[in-house]
Amino acid sequence: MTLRPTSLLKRGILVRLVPPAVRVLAAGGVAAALLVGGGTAIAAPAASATSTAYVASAPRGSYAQLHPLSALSAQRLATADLVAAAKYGTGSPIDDPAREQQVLDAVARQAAEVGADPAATVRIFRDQIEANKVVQRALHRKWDADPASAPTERPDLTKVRAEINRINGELVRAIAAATPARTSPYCSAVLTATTAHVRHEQRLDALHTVALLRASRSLCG
Ligand SMILES: O=C(O)C(=O)C[C@]1(C(=O)O)C=C[C@@H](O)C=C1
Repeated sequence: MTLRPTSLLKRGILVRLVPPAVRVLAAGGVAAALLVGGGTAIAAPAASATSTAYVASAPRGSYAQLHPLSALSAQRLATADLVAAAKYGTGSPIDDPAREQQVLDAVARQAAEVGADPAATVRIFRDQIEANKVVQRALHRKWDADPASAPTERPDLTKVRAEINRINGELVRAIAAATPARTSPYCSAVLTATTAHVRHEQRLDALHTVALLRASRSLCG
């Protein structure tokens, strides 16, 4: 069965969103669903509905605080395609623990500078990295299975990492600015809406939508 947003609305599953007064309806034990191409429904991050939950109004500004977190997570995931292409066929492993440690040390330092919680920031970035690897692994599998679909040019990994560093810095600042929304009990519901919106804005395919959900795991809390 193909689920469409309208049918989700009719079933009362999701989503009525009227910024700045965000209103989210979640019912029937399902907090939300995101649709990917082909109509597959994917459960949204940290869907926390008990059996029936009605969140009448999240604090003002929640959506505006959380949307950049979803948007920057998706931007960071777009770099995974480039990293995957940079490494493909070179023997360089997808997992690079030394680089991961550099990223985590840098964001912990930046978090302290801008007033974000360094431990929470590191948790968020561990998920960002795992999500990046989800995309890289899937692309390498695809290119192995269908060599004609493999990239013909190899991006410069140093340049791609410079772009990742830039996005990391922006994301740390966005995390600091989103502390009230991130720690609000409405966070999961609002994040579901921002994730769906970003999926639409950035026209994410199924792989990047799944990865965005993986990247979003620790954004609330
Ligand atoms: O920089 C790389 O080599 C990447 O693959 C990117 C990235 C990241 O998301 O920052 C992901 C996996 C690696 O283990 C290290 C870092």
